[in-house]
Formats: sequence, structure tokens, C-alpha cells
Amino acid sequence: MQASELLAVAQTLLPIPQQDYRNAMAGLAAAVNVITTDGPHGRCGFTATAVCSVTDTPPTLLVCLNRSASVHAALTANATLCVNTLTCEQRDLSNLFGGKTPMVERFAAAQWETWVTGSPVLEGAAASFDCRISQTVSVGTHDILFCEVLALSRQQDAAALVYFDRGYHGLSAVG
Ligand SMILES: NC(=O)C1=CN([C@@H]2O[C@H](COP(=O)(O)OP(=O)(O)OC[C@H]3O[C@@H](n4cnc5c(N)ncnc54)[C@H](O)[C@@H]3O)[C@@H](O)[C@H]2O)C=CC1
Ligand SMILES: Cc1cc2nc3c(=O)[nH]c(=O)nc-3n(C[C@H](O)[C@H](O)[C@H](O)COP(=O)(O)O)c2cc1C
Repeated sequence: MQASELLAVAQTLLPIPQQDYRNAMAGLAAAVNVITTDGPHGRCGFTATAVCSVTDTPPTLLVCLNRSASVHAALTANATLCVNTLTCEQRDLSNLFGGKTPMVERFAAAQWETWVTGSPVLEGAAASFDCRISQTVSVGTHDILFCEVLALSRQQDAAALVYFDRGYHGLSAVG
């Protein structure tokens, strides 16, 4: 193997700097969700883009939650949550639930209802998924919460809110 090839191999084995990883991840567009819970361990909520579908049988999605987040203890102890996918008009909620704002202020900014689990369901959300946490796997700084969907709704004509390149965008069709 030539020296240049060895260097290329060695470079691929070096740990990726955290900032390089984040810069690359900023290029992945994602829906914006407010994750809520309520129950014996309290009401709380946070903003998450790390949400995706796992399987439709049983209907299951995942949410990645930093274990250092203030909501972590209540959310995992309640073992129920609602994924509320935001519309363009609800972008201010993303900053409220994604910042260091007191919980009372976060919830005072919108209207909520409850369905099966008692988790707050956001009125006017693009979609809502009322779930029980069926399994949790820890990876690095985060817990991956596998959530079985018990009830849901979708607003067909909602204008989607997308987080991309560290900013908010409205989504429109390209073809
Ligand atoms: N998965 C997560 O935990 C995410 C956390 N955030 C939080 O919001 C802050 C601002 O984010 P940006 O404006 O997008 O700028 P940023 O430069 O901090 O992050 C860029 C991208 O890297 C990823 N990322 C950031 N922090 C992460 C973490 N701790 N674990 C896993 N992935 C992470 C996300 O895809 C994010 O959109 C972040 O520093 C973080 O505190 C944002 C997006 C996802
Ligand atoms: C656009 C956006 C996306 C985020 N996505 C996630 C996420 O997927 N997982 C996560 O653990 N934190 C995510 N966060 C950070 C949490 O929302 C934030 O840590 C939390 O709401 C504030 O933490 P605190 O309650 O401890 O103050 C995101 C923040 C923003 C603004």
C-alpha cells in the first residue's frame, strides 16, 4: 500500500470532531415536533427534530432525547408522550419548547387537549401521535424512546414547518 493510501485509511479512522458532525447534520432537513407528557411525574415538553417512523406493525415511532434535558426524568417516568408535529404558523412554539423557558410559559402559549394517555395534544398541529413508551435504548448522550402509537390525527392541508441549516423553512412542492 502506498503512503498516500495509508494516510487516507488513517484519516478515515480518526474520530470525527463533534462540530464537523453537527455541521453535516445541519444539512438534513427535518420536521419540527413538540414532545409533551403529563402524569404522576409532572407535565413537561421539549422540541425535537430527532423523530422518525420505526414500524407500522405495531405502529411505532422513535424520539431521541438528551438525558441532560430537564424533561428527561418526568418523561421517562410517566412512560407516555405525545409527538405534536408543528405547522409553519406554530414556529414560535419551537423556540419556546427548545429553550430554557419555564414549563408554565411553554404551555401557556398554546391550546391543549388530551386523548388516551393524558399527554397534552396541541390544537392545530400538523399531526399528533399519542403514545406509550414501549422500549428505551441509551446511545451516547441520548435515550432513544421507542413509542407505540395509541391514537393519532393529521391535518391534511397543514403548511409543514422544516428545520434546515439551523433555521426554519416552509415547505412547498417542487413537482
Ligand atoms: N438531536 C438533538 O439532540 C438535537 C438537539 N438540538 C439542540 O439545539 C441546538 C441548536 O441546534 P442547531 O441550531 O441545529 O445547531 P447545531 O450546530 O448545534 O446542530 C446542528 C445539527 O446537529 C445535530 N445535533 C446538535 N446537537 C446534537 C446533539 N446533542 N446530539 C445529536 N445531534 C445533535 C442536529 O441534527 C442539529 O440540527 C443544539 O446545540 C442542541 O442543543 C438541535 C437539533 C437536534
Ligand atoms: C429545532 C430544535 C430541535 C431540537 N431537537 C432535539 C432533539 O431531537 N432531541 C433533544 O434531546 N433535544 C432537542 N432539542 C433541544 C431541546 O428542545 C432542549 O434541550 C430543551 O427543550 C431545553 O432543555 P431544558 O428543558 O433542559 O431547558 C432541539 C432544540 C431545537 C431548537
